[in-house]
Amino acid sequence: MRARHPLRGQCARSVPCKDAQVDDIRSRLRSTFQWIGDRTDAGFRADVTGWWRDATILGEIGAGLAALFGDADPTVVMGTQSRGSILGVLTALHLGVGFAEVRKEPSPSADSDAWWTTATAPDYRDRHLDLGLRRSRLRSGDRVLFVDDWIDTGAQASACRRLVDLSGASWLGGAVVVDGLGEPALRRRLTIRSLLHIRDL
Ligand SMILES: O=P(O)(O)OC[C@H]1O[C@H](OP(=O)(O)OP(=O)(O)O)[C@H](O)[C@@H]1O
Repeated sequence: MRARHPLRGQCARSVPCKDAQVDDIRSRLRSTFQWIGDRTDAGFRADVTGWWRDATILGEIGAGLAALFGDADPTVVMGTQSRGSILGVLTALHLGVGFAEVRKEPSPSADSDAWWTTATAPDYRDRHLDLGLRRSRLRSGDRVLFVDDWIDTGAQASACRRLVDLSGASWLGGAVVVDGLGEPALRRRLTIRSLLHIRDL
């Protein structure tokens, strides 16, 4: 078993996160979330900044996301900038593993700066983003847990899976806070598990 990380939260891997703790995290996530604007407005959007302002959520969200894949034993957590990086680092800290950062529109600085890159299908804002990961951040034997705050079209998560496939590492699945996927097939294909469904908000 991997050595216990000194900064792990209460729900360390060796002490599985209890259902009651996950229920408490879910309740806090709901109460600190807000929708901005009117549902009929073009500017209607989700505001998750209340999550970052809640010290209890910051302390426990990594454990809650890790608990979704409690039996998977990841060797690394992957996330996209920016919110996927915040949550990914918190999850990695809990698990006692490292974090592989996926950048949007990466710009390698030299020939020696080798990246895996792929373009997304249209995402929730209809963007085709280039996503990139420094090749040295994943090894072929890695077992990768993807983490994000939200999944909508699944375009960014699907692109991240392609980056994992390019590296030769293994994709375990995606632990997300909110599942807003419209396509159930994608949930199965990417092995997406969530703390909340969009209808909970
Ligand atoms: O399922 P999809 O349609 O691909 O969309 C989901 C992604 O979009 C959001 O990130 P965004 O690009 O808005 O960046 P942010 O994390 O900086 O808010 C969210 O954090 C996911 O990463």
